[in-house]
Amino acid sequence: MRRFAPVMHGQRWKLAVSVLLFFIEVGTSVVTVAVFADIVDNVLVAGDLSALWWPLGIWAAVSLVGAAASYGGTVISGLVAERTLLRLRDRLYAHTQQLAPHTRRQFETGDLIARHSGDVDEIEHLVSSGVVAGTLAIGSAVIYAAAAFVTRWDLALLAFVLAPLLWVVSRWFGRVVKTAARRERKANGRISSRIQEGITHAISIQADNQGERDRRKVLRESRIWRNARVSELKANAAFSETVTVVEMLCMMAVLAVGAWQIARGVASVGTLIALTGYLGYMYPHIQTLGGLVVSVTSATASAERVAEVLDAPIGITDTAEPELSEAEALAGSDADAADVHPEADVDERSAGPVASAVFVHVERVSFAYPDSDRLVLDDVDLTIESGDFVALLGASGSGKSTLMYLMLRFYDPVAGAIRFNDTDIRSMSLRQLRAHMAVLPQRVALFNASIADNIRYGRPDATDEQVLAAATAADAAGFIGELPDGLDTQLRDGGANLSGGQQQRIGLARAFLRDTPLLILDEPTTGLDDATTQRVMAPLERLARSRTTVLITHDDKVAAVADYTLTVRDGTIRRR
Ligand SMILES: Nc1ncnc2c1ncn2[C@@H]1O[C@H](COP(=O)(O)OP(=O)(O)OP(=O)(O)O)[C@@H](O)[C@H]1O
Repeated sequence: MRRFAPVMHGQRWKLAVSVLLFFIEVGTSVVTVAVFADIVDNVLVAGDLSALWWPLGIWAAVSLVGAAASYGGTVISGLVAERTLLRLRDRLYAHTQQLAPHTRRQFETGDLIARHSGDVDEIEHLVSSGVVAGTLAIGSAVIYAAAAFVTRWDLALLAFVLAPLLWVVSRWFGRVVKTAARRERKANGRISSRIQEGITHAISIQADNQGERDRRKVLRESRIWRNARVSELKANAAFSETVTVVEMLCMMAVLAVGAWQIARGVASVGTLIALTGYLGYMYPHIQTLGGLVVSVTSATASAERVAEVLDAPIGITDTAEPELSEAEALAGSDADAADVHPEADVDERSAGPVASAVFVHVERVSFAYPDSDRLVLDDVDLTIESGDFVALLGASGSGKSTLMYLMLRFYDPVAGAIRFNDTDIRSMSLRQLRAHMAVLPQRVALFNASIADNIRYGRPDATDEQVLAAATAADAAGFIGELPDGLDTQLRDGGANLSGGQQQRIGLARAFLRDTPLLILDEPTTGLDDATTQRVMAPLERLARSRTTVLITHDDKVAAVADYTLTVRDGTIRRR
């Protein structure tokens, strides 16, 4: 709870108000029990009906106040919990998206999704149950205990004897549930991963006749999950029953001693009714408290998994937007702004000046990945002049993509510098640097949106005419026009309803529209047949010729369209 407290920044006074409202409700039920005891002694036992109306009126008024206070407390504490969750979800997603590529790969995709969904949901228990229900249960138990004590201290003491035992029992069950919850959360993450993997590779799994094995893999994880859930369920049920039995024993002891005292004439029926009433109100709170120890302990298993992601180091962030400490990051309230304007387009913000032409100077650059000592690039020195169309060739694993990562500043070199027009790219903000570049990757990232929105992805303010012009330039307008909804056709599942060549041409249209002075093409024709490659190459060349372009490829024929070739080998890059 201490760990996630910063996300509750600015919410504490609301929590205090909700707790106060709940206490008002507790106060009203104390009054109603006292009123009822009064009715028993002065109306029922004395047989005086005229004394009934005044207490009944108080009872009704107090109950209404209690109901209103309880409603207010529930709504306010619910709002606080949901807002806290909203902020946490936003922070977690922002952090995940900034993870350095090598750190990101430490988490399986499905597991990461599970941490963002189920695990974040569980943390709600820490906020709503942990803070509000915890304070309320302790406070209410104390108030009812005090009322019981004032009513009849000797009988009340009898009822309190077993309270410490309940605490010990709940701690023990808490530990059992936490172990099970950890297993359950991990299994849940692995199930998500297996399912994500299975759905993504469904065709290969079926084609390789591995359907049964794949299904058994998911089933194995599901069984681990089920066993953990059953352990949790058994522990929770055993805890609840233990508490009920202990409470019953206390109540029976109080009733027996109370009946004996009434028979001896030292206590009234009304007093015993009031006392059992207070105890009847108090025990559920003690039970809740014990249950909270168990459920909050179980929620910490999820909290640990979320904290693990938040603790993972992020990649390079903007110098203009310095990295926030986690407390600051969690405390920020921009998630609330996003809540109000979910479509608020941050890309509209100015990236700073963007040069109309770029020459690249890679100056004695050496680089090793953070989790490795091996230099992937070793003292590389090269210049790509403005307007050059360069092919970057090299064996698989030689370091071509690594050079692209360095230009995009996913990493910084361990030695040397990369300059755009003599400016060290480290002195530019990431937003400004990346505004100079368009990247066409091997597999174009297509989103579940219309074709038009996919084309304008890198430039959300582009008009329909500009989108159409870009589609035409990329030789995509023809096939788009044949689709029933044209540019408004919705792409589903990463563009699965388009062929590889069509996807690539949408990527090209996106690059045309972005119209940046530097273009990086990462094996844009991989997986395409000769005819389709030709179809893609023509618009690609048009795009490449009007700016500085680096074309990463394995294919000599594709490389031949470039002005010249750079070859990456053994950590060095040579012009050919
Ligand atoms: N996160 C990482 N940590 C450690 N080493 C890495 C990491 N990513 C890549 N490498 C290593 O760096 C080297 C260069 O990788 P890179 O992806 O740049 O090669 P590439 O030339 O683009 O290969 P391909 O043509 O197959 O895409 C490889 O030997 C690879 O194993």
